[in-house]
Amino acid sequence: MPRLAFAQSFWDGYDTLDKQVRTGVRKAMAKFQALSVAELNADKGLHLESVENARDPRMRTIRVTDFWRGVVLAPDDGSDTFLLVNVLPHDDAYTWAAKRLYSANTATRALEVRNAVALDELTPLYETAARSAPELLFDGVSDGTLRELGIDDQVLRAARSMVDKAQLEAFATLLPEDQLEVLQYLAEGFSPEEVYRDVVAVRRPADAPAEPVEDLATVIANTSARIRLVTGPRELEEILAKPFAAWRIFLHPSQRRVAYRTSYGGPVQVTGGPGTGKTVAALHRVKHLLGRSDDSRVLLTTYTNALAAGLRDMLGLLLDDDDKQLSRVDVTTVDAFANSVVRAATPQGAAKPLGDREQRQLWEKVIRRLGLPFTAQFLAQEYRHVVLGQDLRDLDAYLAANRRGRGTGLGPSRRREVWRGVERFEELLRDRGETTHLRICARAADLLAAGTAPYDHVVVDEAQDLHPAQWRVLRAAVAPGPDDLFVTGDPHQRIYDSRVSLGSLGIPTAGRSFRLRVNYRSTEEILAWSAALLTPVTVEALDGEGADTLAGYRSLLHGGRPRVQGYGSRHEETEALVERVKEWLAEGLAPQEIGVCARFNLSLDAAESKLRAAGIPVVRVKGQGAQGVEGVRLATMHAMKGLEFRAVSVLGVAEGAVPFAREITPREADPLQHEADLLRERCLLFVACTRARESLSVTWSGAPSPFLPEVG
Ligand SMILES: Nc1ncnc2c1ncn2[C@@H]1O[C@H](COP(=O)(O)OP(=O)(O)OP(=O)(O)O)[C@@H](O)[C@H]1O
Repeated sequence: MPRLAFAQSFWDGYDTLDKQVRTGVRKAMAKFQALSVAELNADKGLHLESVENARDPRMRTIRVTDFWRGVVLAPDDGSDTFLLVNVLPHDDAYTWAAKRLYSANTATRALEVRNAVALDELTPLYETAARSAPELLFDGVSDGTLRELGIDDQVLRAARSMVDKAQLEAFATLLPEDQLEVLQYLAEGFSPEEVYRDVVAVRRPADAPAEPVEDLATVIANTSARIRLVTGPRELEEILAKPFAAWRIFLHPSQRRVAYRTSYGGPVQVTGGPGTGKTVAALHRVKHLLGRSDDSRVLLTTYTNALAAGLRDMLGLLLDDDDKQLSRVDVTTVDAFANSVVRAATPQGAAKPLGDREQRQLWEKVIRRLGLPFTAQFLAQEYRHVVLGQDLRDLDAYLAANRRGRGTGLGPSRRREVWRGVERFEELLRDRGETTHLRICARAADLLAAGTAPYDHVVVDEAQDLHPAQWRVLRAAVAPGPDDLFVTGDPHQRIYDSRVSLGSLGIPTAGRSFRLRVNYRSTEEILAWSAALLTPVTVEALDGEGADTLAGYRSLLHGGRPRVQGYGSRHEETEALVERVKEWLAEGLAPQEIGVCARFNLSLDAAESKLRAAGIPVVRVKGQGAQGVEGVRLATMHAMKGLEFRAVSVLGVAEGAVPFAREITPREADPLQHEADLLRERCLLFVACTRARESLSVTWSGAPSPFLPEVG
């Protein structure tokens, strides 16, 4: 009996096929599992036939319905795996199939596909232009090196005609997948050795023979990043019946490498720009850890309750709703976990946490009562960054502390005054039966450290915004050792003012740091525009050691450029928003696939009433998610963290609002804090813009935000 496999190119369009076509696919595929090769060839209903003038002689079409055809790659070397690569309307299927050529990559040994016809047509045009170019994109890399990295004749010729990265991107959809990635890495300036390590070695099977002559079945088996082999009728039925989530099956080799490494000697750090699949990698790591033993317990944390709810759903999907495994994972936020630890230890009732605004008011009270020469903002920051950040418990510790990151010096007498304020602040909290989230964390870390660690593994998503007090909770939740912590985050998305040095918190990740570079969410156009927002600044690494960069960060998707536009008044801007949302709906987007965000809730109020007046359903996203409810999502930029939408409109990107003037410490008061505040606001805009998958619109009224690259 032949074997059956599905290529990612098939799944890309599967969810949009209508029911009748899907049923046709199911029936046709079932035949591949029931009939012999000879019977398949003879089957009248299936009508397996070759494609005239096909570049790849193995191309076949099959009948799915009267109007739809499947495109199948059939083995011609005696091997037995058939690969379904696409399902298209009749004529499109033939045109698509005729142009495609499948081949085994000589370096990675994986199956790749190219548009051979378009490459042949396009390359000579570029070659003509290249002859007069002063410099070519791959001048610095020899033919021999390119061949060692798997570049073959046709791709080499195309590569030699390219003058810049934009040209490489123009070829992107035509080139074979692994070879394209090699060229993209080289174009970003990575050395051939780095490219071999990051692109070739991670894919190439350990037991690959020296000579790359292998049958189609072997090559298909080598391509787990893009092809799914189906073993039996039940599996076939299952995968075709469920909505297909590609991230469950097709991991990028760099994701697979980090998620499924059998074991790590200690804490692991995975970084990567927005949409590079860090959350996906974290979920797969949880799956791997659960599969390694029958009784281990895992804590999976993220930043907000809404994100935790989303993670729980995704984990259910990934684990096929296996209740036994799911019962061994707690999915929550660090604050909620810390709260539960403290509550369990405080039967008389735990203190209630205060929000930022209430804390600020309390600091004002302390200043008034003690006549302290500081602002409430200064004391709140000093308390957060220095006292709680370094877990300072008494005056002596504070007097001896290194106030790294604070831009104003404080001599001993000033520090004594601050400490008086801290003591009074904590006293007031105690008297009122109140506390703060960070103080709850400090208490939870103490409690955990005094007992047996409750988890075998801790997996942390959205790690970039955690405060040292929160890291101490996580550190104490699992005993130090192999596979204790697996941490994913992006320091470019740091939107709360947290400064950490993971090593000094007992979470050393040196030698176990990995980076994801391929964005699966947004188009290259959205990515490039958003990344430019961060060009002027340097961002501190996730572990606090040195700087991080977005080098090599790229997308495989393409679309329209972001629309960036100013308006004369807020009224006009909101009117334009309504028109844009209507356009997106008319293009076929569901309301919940559209996100609208702004720096302030107040700006969203106006947008909400205008959208409602136009008859468009709207849902406000706050602490909790709103899964399953129909409506355009409205959220502040902060609440957009971790979410994604097919289309996003970022409103009110105006001077005074982004950055929000009130949130910026004056330069004279503290130059370092001033810079940190500006960076945080810049990253906030970056986070908001990188939530968009296909369409991004950025608007303002009055003067534009100084962060906007094209108009600022
Ligand atoms: N291997 C994959 N195949 C297909 N889709 C993927 C893959 N990995 C990630 N994705 C998709 O890309 C999008 C972004 O992934 P994810 O949320 O994991 O990224 P992230 O790095 O955590 O993003 P952010 O930092 O912006 O929150 C999601 O829609 C996810 O399903």
